[in-house]
Amino acid sequence: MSDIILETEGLTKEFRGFVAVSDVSLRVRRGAIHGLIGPNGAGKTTCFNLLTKFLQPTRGTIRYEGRDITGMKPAEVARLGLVRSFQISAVFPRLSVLENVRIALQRQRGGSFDFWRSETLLRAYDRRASELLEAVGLAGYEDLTAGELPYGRKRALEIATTLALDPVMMLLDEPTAGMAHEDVDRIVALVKRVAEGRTVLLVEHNLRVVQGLCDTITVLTRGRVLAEGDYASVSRNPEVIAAYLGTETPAHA
Ligand SMILES: Nc1ncnc2c1ncn2[C@@H]1O[C@H](COP(=O)(O)OP(=O)(O)OP(=O)(O)O)[C@@H](O)[C@H]1O
Repeated sequence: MSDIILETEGLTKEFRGFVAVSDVSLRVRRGAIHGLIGPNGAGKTTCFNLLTKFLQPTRGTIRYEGRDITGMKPAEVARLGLVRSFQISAVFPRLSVLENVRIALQRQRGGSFDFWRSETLLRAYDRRASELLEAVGLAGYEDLTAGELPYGRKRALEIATTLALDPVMMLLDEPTAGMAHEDVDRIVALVKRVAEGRTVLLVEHNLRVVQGLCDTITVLTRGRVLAEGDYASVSRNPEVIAAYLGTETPAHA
């Protein structure tokens, strides 16, 4: 098994002549938590959408587990274990927390109606759903409707529904966006926990989060890779500091 789980070569996305992602070659190590950061408009979201196949690249290739996935559809790559949080796992606000996870588990099995028929299967889903809720710190919230959850807990539920798909590699798009401090710390701890035994790539604005979580960080600016390395090295890089001036200085974030 190769040490590199996801690899892009010359990944490029143009929108009517505007180059949003330019010649990005990315290598994500198996088992790592890899951060993709950069100032506003750097191309992070576009890159993320290319990796999860929500956008088709103009040029370049994406290989996952040694396989060329460039031409695949989002559902196909999800089946291979490359799963984007919130991709298939939209939270249903009127259903209970437990039901949300149960539905995600049911989808993972590909069954649609079987669980209505089999008590045994239903109990198995409930058991697994409880384990997942426990894992994301939502034990005790099972019977609330998802819509009633505070924002930070809702993001935790989204992570639980993603975990229900048993991803090999998880892609998280700004998991702490819009959160209060206490929630941020909780999500950081959660991402660390769910990263055990899998690979995580996350797009993140909050540099404190990246510092606390990521083994490797790729910094994008204007669609290109500006720097790559651990937090200590990228945060000292003068080009990175210059790119962040006027927004945030990584070393002091
Ligand atoms: N569908 C699109 N059509 C045209 N331009 C686009 C489209 N999507 C993104 N862009 C442009 O591509 C550039 C990169 O955008 P992207 O959203 O990937 O950056 P980002 O790093 O995620 O930014 P932010 O941190 O602000 O979310 C921006 O200039 C944006 O305006």
